Amino acid sequence: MTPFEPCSKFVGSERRKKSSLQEVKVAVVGAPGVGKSAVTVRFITKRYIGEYDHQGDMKYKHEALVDGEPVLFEILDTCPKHEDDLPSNEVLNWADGCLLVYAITDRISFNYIRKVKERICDMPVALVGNKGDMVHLRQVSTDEGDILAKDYECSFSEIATAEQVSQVADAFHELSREIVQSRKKNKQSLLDRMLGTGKSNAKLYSRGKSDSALPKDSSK
Ligand SMILES: Nc1nc2c(ncn2[C@@H]2O[C@H](COP(=O)(O)OP(=O)(O)OP(=O)(O)O)[C@@H](O)[C@H]2O)c(=O)[nH]1
Repeated sequence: MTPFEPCSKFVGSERRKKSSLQEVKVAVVGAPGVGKSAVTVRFITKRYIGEYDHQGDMKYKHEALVDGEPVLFEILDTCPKHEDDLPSNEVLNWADGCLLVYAITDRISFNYIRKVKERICDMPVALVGNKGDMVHLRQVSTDEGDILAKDYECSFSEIATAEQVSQVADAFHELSREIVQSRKKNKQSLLDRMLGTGKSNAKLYSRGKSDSALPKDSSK
């Protein structure tokens, strides 16, 4: 297998129950040239590929342990043709979450993230400022990244894919945690709605009881 092939690496027992495996679909999104492919390949292979030539979106599978639990990442490395080329609905509908990548050396790529985020309100995201090794060419401050992440209520890190391995993995891992968490929340609220055990239903229920179903107080 070369680093350029979609790959699947399995850890742990092959006899492991399939149901124990969390699957997360991650779209790596950002303006042209911010290092989306470098980030993706770094996470999957731990290697840094300086020049990565591809003409379209690339999909990969990669299994990793997150907090000791196996997670199967399906990763879509998107390939916008220019700065106005935002991810399609097809990509956004496919993804469970987006890794939003900009380069700290490129103000336009930071603005690109804002435009993307306008289109994805409810989806878990993680914000990453890449090319952290190029501080002498910095155009976006760490504070600006921090503020944007607070606004999006998401994780944020500045990374240098060219030099780091674990920080890149951390960003994917954090996003997977958010996805699993939001999946659990959605499942719970669906269950609540079906069973009538949600907060609003509980209120309705107790009001109903006091009106009619509760036994009358015989002492009155
Ligand atoms: N200095 C530095 N260069 C980086 C880093 N990450 C990526 N690059 C360089 O940035 C350029 C673009 O990287 P790619 O991974 O092709 O970027 P991309 O976002 O996938 O680009 P498109 O597919 O064209 O949208 C390459 O020359 C990389 O070597 C980094 O952390 N530091």
